[in-house]
Amino acid sequence: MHSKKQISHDECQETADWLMSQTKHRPQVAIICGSGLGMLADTLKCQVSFAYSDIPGFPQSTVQGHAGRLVFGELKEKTCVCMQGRFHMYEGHSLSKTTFPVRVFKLLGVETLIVTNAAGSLADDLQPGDIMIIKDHVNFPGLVGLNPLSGPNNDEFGPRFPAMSGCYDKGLRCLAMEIAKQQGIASLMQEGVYAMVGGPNFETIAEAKLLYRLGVDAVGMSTAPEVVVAAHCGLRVFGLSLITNKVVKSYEDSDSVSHEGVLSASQLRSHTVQQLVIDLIGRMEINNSKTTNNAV
Ligand SMILES: O=P(O)(O)O[C@@H]1C[C@H](O)[C@@H](CO)O1
Ligand code: HPA
Repeated sequence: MHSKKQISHDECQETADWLMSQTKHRPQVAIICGSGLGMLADTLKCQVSFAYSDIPGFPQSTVQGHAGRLVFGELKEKTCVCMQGRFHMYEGHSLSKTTFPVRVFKLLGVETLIVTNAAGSLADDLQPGDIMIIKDHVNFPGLVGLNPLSGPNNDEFGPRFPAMSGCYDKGLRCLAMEIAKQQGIASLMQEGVYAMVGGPNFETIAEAKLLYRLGVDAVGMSTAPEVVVAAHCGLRVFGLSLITNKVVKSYEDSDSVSHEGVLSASQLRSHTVQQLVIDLIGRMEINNSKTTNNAV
């Protein structure tokens, strides 16, 4: 199922070319929305949107809370493209497919990737409703060889052995914290380490204890492959985890987690996440000069 066949540069280019033939938007920033966080796309101005099923080469979203639409538009004078729905390894997509949109974004001229996700907290001081700025990640599937970069290296995108230290941009992390202070939401926010597990089941108590002892702050089932591929092709990355639940890590605790609970918790804070991301996009500097006019 997790075939090592890489999607070629040409296939990514075909999708990018198709999108560029359908819209005049030339995005500088791409946003991948986590579970229940897709409303951010609705705030884009001059929208042009595509159902994933209409985009050549795109996989389909199968998870509730992931609408399956790619939305182009303007936000705070930056041109953006927003994935309303991401692809997860547990849906049965190869990791190459899961991360395919990131390479398409690169070919569209995107400079900065913003990833958001819903996650369970392990850290004692992270509560449901808190927002964690991702400082670093532990890519558990990657550690055992389930890596989107496995297979022949695609030199047109990046090097065989990319460094991952510093893959979450420090400048953007500091800027996000500054904005959070100005918005009066700093008490909800802290930096932390996100761990990706394969899913789709939530963690056993023994697994939760293991993650806790390893120093993981929040756990989820996405993001790391996208960030690895983004770092490989030189995109600047910023990531946020919205904490939707506390991971059960005691046999005495009768709480239980569900996807419905994750979605309702993320909807409660989606507006706050949205405002933070909007202001971050407004304040971030973009080095490439591609902008769009007369968007279709
Ligand atoms: O796409 P994200 O990582 O936000 O989705 C999380 C992880 C699982 O897909 C799902 C569990 O409720 O939400
Ligand atoms: O507790 C969790 N575990 C894994 N993934 C998640 N996504 C939201 N909450 C969780």
